[in-house]
Amino acid sequence: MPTLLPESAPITHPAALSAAAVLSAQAPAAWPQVAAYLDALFYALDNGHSFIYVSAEEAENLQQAAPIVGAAGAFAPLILQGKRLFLGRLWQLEQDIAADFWRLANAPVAPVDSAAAAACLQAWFADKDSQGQQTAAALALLQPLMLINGGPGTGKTTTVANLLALLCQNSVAANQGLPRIGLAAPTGKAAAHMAQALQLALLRLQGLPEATQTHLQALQGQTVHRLLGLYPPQLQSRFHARNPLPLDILVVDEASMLDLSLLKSLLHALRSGCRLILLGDENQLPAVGAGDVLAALAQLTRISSALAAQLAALLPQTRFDIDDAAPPLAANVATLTVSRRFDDKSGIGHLAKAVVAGQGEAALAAFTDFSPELQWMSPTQTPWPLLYQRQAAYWQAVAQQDAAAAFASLKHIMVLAAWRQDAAAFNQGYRRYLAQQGHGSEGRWFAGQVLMVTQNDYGTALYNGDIGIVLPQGEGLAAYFSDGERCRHISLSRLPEHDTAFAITVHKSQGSEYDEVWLLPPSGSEDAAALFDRALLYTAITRARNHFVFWGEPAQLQAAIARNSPRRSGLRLALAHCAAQAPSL
Ligand SMILES: Nc1ncnc2c1ncn2[C@@H]1O[C@H](COP(=O)(O)OP(=O)(O)OP(=O)(O)O)[C@@H](O)[C@H]1O
Repeated sequence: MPTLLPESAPITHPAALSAAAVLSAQAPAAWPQVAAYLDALFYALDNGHSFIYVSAEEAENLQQAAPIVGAAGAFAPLILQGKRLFLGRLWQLEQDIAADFWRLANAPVAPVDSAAAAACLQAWFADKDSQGQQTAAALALLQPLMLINGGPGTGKTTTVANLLALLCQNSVAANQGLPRIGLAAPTGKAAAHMAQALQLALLRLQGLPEATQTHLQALQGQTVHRLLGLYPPQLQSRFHARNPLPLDILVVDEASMLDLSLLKSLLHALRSGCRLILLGDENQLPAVGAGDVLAALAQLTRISSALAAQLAALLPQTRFDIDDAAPPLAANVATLTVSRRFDDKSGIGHLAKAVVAGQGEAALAAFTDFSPELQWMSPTQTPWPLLYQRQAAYWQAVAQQDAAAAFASLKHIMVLAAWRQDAAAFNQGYRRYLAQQGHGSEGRWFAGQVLMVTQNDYGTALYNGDIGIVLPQGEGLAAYFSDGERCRHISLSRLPEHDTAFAITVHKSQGSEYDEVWLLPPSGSEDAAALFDRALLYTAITRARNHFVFWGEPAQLQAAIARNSPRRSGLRLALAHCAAQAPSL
């Protein structure tokens, strides 16, 4: 129930209500000065922000609100830093993350055999379009922390495959054996996708010693949770500063999906000297939880004169602009811009670019210029018959009880919804239509039903986001799951929480790609529409390989492009603080 506090609006957020009860009792004198901000702070946190802005006058008043409000570095429930007001816990999280990034970035790395590395860099990134990848790999060879940032198909995985091969060669040549390498991603799907793409990229490398190829081909992807041994109910990491991960190199894909808590656990578990390579696309949706780690790290690459001298030995033909006063970690990022998937003739590429640039008119024009690759579907149009027709191969595989073929056909088309309730409504409607076509007119499950697991279940080794297909098994039905290579089935009674998933949310689609994507904008309240923004739209569009259909009005598309609300994060500030504290590092 809302609590009415003196001279402030009622507090409605459940966490703010609990905090209010404690703070008002423990610091009654200071409480009236902060009461008005608590709700805003917790609602901001729900939207992924680490702090709220206050005016200069408010900041002055809040400075008098000790012990509830403290300055940066104080141990207080709220931290005021200039005009930024943080929940103390969030402020500390970002400080810890910045300190760990700084520690990892400044650890010494094994020297590189420049001549051997230069020869590989030249041979493996031979064409003009690979120059950005080549620079990224060279920077990652010389530095222990690297973010390789770029849109779909820009070669992040290819760059990492070549880089890992180079690091292996370098380590073997220095008589240090093959390095211990970990591959992880926030979701199981993304981790499996990275491992597969990496294996393909490695196969293209000519002349790699067999031992190195075998070592790298054996790498498997896993979730960050599993890597850290974070199991419920405590979710305490098995690996941490005193028991670090036994790794020399860690690659983390889809880094945009890491929230602050998970990132902190991950960084804490890395010993100084372990190389960390983050892969991600800064334009994609940030994590579901608080934070936007890629926005904090992604920036223009800037190289000091000392680093440029080292680079010259690896890339003698390349000239770099030198900046000895660059912001922290500006040399630890490379942004790849040449997409091999979406070239100049690609409508999806044009549309994605227009969305990122906030160009609504150009986005609409792309639908005309690149039809039928890009298509509108009127929201009044009934989609079921068309979807059913598009899924013909899928339903044929289901009829033949061929699980592998059914999983392969699922990649042909996927319906994405901005919000979960829209996905649920779509699934219900499609289910009714399927019943008319003779699929599952009764019962909870039916052959061909697509499922998405919505909970981690360690007993069945099924994880939030895993996709299953219900198929006949013996006399009844079972749920099949694929790890990309093999299919396994489990009985329906053992299934953890799940939803029907002919349509899924854009959030859940991260890390996956489909030949054709249909996007449903939010159908409900203005609040829902307000959260349909540029990052969500971009993420949905770039899940499509060949065909994108917007099942809504042009005005909805334009409104989403105009909505760009980056998350407020103190991570850059915290990094600047680390750099200022240790200028000589
Ligand atoms: N330097 C290169 N030379 C030849 N082909 C390349 C090169 N870089 C990338 N490619 C090809 O482009 C495609 C996309 O590359 P890759 O998978 O490395 O990109 P990505 O950025 O990791 O994509 P995603 O974000 O979708 O995972 C692949 O088919 C890959 O073989």
